[in-house]
Amino acid sequence: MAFGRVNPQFRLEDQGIEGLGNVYYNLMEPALIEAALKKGEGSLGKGGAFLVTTGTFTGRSPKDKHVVKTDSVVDTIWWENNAAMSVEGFDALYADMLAHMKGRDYFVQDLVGGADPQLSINVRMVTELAWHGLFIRHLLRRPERDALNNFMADFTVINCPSFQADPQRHDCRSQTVIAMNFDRKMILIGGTEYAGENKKSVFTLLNYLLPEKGVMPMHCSANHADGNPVDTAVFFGLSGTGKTTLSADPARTLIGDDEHGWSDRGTFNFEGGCYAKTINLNPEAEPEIFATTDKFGTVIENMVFDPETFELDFEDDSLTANMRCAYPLEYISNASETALGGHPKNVIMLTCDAFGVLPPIARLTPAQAMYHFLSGFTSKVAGTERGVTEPEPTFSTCFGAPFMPRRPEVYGKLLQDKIAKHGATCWLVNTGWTGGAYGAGSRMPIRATRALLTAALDGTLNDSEFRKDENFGFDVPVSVPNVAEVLLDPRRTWDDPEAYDVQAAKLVQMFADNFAQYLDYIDDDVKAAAIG
Ligand SMILES: Nc1ncnc2c1ncn2[C@@H]1O[C@H](COP(=O)(O)OP(=O)(O)O)[C@@H](O)[C@H]1O
Ligand SMILES: C=C(OP(=O)(O)O)C(=O)O
Ligand SMILES: [Mn+2]
Repeated sequence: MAFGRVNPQFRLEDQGIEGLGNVYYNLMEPALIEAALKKGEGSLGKGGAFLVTTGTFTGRSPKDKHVVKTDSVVDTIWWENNAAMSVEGFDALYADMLAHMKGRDYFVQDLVGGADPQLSINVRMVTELAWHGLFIRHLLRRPERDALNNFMADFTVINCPSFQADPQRHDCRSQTVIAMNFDRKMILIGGTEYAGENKKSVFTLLNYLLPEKGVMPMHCSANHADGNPVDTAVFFGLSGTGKTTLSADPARTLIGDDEHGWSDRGTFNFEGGCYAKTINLNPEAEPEIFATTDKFGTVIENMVFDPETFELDFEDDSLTANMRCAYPLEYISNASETALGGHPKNVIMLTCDAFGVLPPIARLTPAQAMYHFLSGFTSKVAGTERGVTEPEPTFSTCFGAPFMPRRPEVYGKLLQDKIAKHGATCWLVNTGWTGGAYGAGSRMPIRATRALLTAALDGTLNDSEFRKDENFGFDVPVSVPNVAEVLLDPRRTWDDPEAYDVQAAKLVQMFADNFAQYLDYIDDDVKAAAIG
């Protein structure tokens, strides 16, 4: 049986997907919650939030993500970074998944990726879990109801957590699989309930498609000055560096928290919702995000709560440190209605340095910005990827290597040209450790990071006095309003400044070793900005 609203010319049967149990097309939030409750997928929390746990997988599985090696992409995919799957493996996977799906109920959401209608793609999400339907409905962009009657998908994603892949037969690594096929215009996900795979697979897709249109796809959040989209800022950063936290700024309009494009017309969000970390979420430091946690339909993933009062425990990370909430953009009080911004006036690169070496803010020349963009230094924080239990230094190019199907220079060149053309000012912001490395020092106070960003974005920081950093060559401000001066010079925050020098020298060497791989691909000015 089919329920809900769908283009009568574009049912699952029209795509060759047949023999399912009930199919629920484009249910809205209340109906999705009702279905999820009936299926015992979770429980209703305060204010009508929906509480779920995801079992074994509470973070992404980047090593299980595959691109199918078809002729059309064989020369354009960066295979060193993207695990290949054979065409035969994919065909077997698809056939087996369809067989597994027979007789089971599925939820279909017809959605859009990209707030700029000239650059958007239509995505059909087919999910086994009703709450995954709710999640992706929050995260992607929801078409007008009437537009659903003639919706056609550019890409289809099938997410079937109860399906277990067979590495031999399906040419994959484990029972968990994310397989992207650009010829079949399909993504298959199996063996994981972590909701983040849904949104990040659409992101990966756009990261492949948009460069061909001259658009720079970015793993970044974005906001603009209230009433003034010309004053747009983007915040690049790998998971855990503060994209979501810092873009939700009471003084600025939120465009989006994770994935954006930069076209000739400016910036646009790929998504229509946010996915925030809730560990130690504090109503004073992050009031807008905190306020979403008891709103109707907000998906609360892997949080411990009191079974009687449904009070959430923001400190209890016993299920995972990567506990999350997912909500539509409009749940943030000062979110943009269009999800569009101007050309970024400021480009911020967030890093979470667990060595406690990098200063809390530095101004970068365009060449230094390119150097840091290609380097993508940060520390992976606990939980977002399987197996990461404490901060682990990493170089994740473009601040999002797991989501980049093409070679880093493709994205680097696009960004370099756009920064030059629009004269953006670039900054490196360390939201990681101060007063020592992880274990000795402490995480940078959110208050301080926000004050630094305020000064950078309102232009006052540009006029202040800078020192040139001996180790990294960038400009570091000497004093900033509302920030303790000592914080600006990490060496002074360490009990033992000589230990700082040792750690800094090690980090410089790590940068140099990592960057060797890009030397053949970059301009001389970027080479001149290289560290070490
Ligand atoms: N100085 C800081 N800046 C930003 N986030 C911080 C800072 N100190 C601690 N945090 C915490 O770090 C986490 C940042 O995560 P998030 O904003 O979700 O990152 P991303 O969106 O880049 O994955 C949040 O849990 C936030 O509360
Ligand atoms: C959803 C994710 O993104 P982020 O942590 O960057 O918000 C993720 O990495 O799983
Ligand atoms: Mn985020």
